[in-house]
Amino acid sequence: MIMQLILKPQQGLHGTIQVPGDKSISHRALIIGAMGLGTTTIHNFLFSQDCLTTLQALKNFGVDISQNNETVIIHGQGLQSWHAPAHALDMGNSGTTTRLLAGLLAGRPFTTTLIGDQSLSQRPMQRIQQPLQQMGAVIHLTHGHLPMTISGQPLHSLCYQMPLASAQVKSALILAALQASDTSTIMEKLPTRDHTERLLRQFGAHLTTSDDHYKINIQPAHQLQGQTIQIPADLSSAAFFLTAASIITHSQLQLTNVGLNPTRTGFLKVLQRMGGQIKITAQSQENGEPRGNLEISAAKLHPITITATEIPNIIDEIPLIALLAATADGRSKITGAGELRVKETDRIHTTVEELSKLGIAITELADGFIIDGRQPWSVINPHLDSHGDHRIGMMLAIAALKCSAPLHLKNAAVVNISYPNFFQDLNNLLSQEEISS
Ligand SMILES: O=C(O)C1=C[C@@H](OP(=O)(O)O)[C@@H](O)[C@H](O)C1
Ligand SMILES: C=C(OP(=O)(O)O)C(=O)O
Repeated sequence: MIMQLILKPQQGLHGTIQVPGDKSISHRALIIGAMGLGTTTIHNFLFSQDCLTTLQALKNFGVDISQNNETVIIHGQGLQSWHAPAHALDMGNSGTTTRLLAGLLAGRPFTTTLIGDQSLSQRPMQRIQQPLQQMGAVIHLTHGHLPMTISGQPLHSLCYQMPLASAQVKSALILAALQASDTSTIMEKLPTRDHTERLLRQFGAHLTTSDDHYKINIQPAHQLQGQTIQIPADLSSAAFFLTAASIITHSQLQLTNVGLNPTRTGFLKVLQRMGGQIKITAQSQENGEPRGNLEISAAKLHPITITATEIPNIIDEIPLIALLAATADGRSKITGAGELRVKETDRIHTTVEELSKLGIAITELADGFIIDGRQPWSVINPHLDSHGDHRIGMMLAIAALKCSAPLHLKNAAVVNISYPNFFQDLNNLLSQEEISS
């Protein structure tokens, strides 16, 4: 699908929007609900391709799941009821599904093979294989990648210092540790998103996190119990419109019920440091997850320096931060972001390649980029490409709002991975006049 992009809205973006449910929490609510006993009701579930991959995988283990509009209902019969799937399971494009399920399957008494699409089949899997093997798991990879075969085993406890900052690896190990013979300890390199821990506590698991958030103790679980979960809107999806409103003059937006878990709000802090005009209102907490409304308007932005310690909290928003920096009145530098090279695409390379087409002064570093926002943009190549990466595709659609030459986006349908209605929602925030032109 090649899409013609919207150019230079004269009036900016206006209105109120609730973006879809959080992707990370949707995956976890499904998996943890499927481990539990009794009914789990998930409201505001994200019906995107990645989350549906998790849902379908769970059905293949025999978990009874039904849907009703935006609600998912799991009729949980406990982890003991899971059986071997009849065939290899397709993880599609979803790293979260693959790694979290691998951790869980490491302790189940059957064998499962996981396969994935071309992008997922190039992403590193030793990062879960190695610590899970320390627990007694038997996991075969194909040159470090998918296909992966997991032969479930009785697991012993783990004491593990993580060599990299990854919520997916941490969550895989927590899901394995729940099945281990004794208490496990995981030490993080830097604190990462903690939705797994928060949800598991709600389902009755015994986990403790140290005050500095670096160390987690996990007791083997007695039976988890079904719960009702209200998923907040995804801050990583909201970030596209927060960026658009910041860089397009005259914009003023309200985003409601956005997840504000402190392990995810780094993007808001970065935007504020750059001079972004953002206000948080109506803050509340449900299912242990903070949430609130965000009011944002156009702003004059300043350059920023970001280093390794801040990266885990902004990992999925970094292509958008590059775009913000491309409108700032100076030179920005982002380093310590090497993990971006092993996402759906090499997001350092694809960000640099695509933003360069707009005449943006962006230079690739081994672990980040340098961007000079003072250089005026001028379209060099109007054929933009998502490279099959949802976040790159949506970031480019926002970048196009700053351009005056006609632009096209190749493989725009990839937004289905995390935000199927992205283009409709964007259109709704623009004036009628602009959509028809
Ligand atoms: O745990 C999660 O839900 C996620 C963790 C991050 O990946 P890593 O754990 O690989 O950093 C993030 O990039 C991904 O979009 C979602
Ligand atoms: C990296 C992402 O997801 P996953 O790792 O689950 O494919 C993402 O959504 O940006």
